[in-house]
Amino acid sequence: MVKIGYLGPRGTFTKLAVDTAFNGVETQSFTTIPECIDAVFNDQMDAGVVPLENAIEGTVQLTVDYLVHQARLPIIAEIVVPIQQHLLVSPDFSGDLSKVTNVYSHSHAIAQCHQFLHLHMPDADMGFTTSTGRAAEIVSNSSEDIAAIGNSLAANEYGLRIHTENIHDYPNNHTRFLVLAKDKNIASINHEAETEKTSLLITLPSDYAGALYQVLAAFAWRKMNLSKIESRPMKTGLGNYFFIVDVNQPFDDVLFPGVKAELEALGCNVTILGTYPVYQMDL
Ligand SMILES: O=C(O)C(=O)C[C@]1(C(=O)O)C=C[C@@H](O)C=C1
Repeated sequence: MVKIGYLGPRGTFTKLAVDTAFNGVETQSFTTIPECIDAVFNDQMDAGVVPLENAIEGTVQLTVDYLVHQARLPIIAEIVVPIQQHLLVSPDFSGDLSKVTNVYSHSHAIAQCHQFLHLHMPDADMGFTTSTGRAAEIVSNSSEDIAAIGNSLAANEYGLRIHTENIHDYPNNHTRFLVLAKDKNIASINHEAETEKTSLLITLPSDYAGALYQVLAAFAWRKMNLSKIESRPMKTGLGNYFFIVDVNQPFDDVLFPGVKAELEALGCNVTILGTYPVYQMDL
């Protein structure tokens, strides 16, 4: 059976994404994003699922950085999942929110609920955990007046009560998850793909006027539609960046080799991180 690693433990959004996307696979949880990616890199797992970007809080930088700097694995699919953040408490908790001394969650989940926390729990201390599932686990093991931010799966898995539903600050909340695997055909997703994308990693030769403009022009005159461009530090010194560019079309034998050759002629380095289907899930 195909083995899929995910950011765990039980009750994370990543597990929800895995359960929605795959049937008949063996799953294994990993405590951190790097551990999950390493498990695929070292062939312990056939594929790994990790969060990449949230509609409210943006990119999960640990995922991008680890993938680029530590363990280059092909992206074989993207899964987009609706995200509903709830405030979870122990079933014994009574009283109002002002009694809660600490709120635990993944930094991305806390960031999606800043306004709620600011308005309703200004005095509570925040505890950052490796995932929302881990936060729910901490609350389930404690007799203190503490809370977690997480989903309804976590409430079920850890026997918690949903104190307040939908505490994320903006509606239409979604997270993009990446499926990483060495073999593109390792696991099939039982849904219709919405679209196909290609992600490129581009480094510029040096800082000169119009460098990024020239890079973007190579896509523009070929009428290739970009859905995202993100810059991250190269970690080699201030001012050195790489770019991740998502193109809204699958890899082909004409346009992409053309872009690559044009960018390389400018002195850029171009790596294809993956060309993959995008699946939009309803929970
Ligand atoms: O902690 C989880 O439940 C995760 O799956 C991680 C994660 C993230 O890193 O963005 C995934 C989705 C939500 O946006 C919040 C947290």
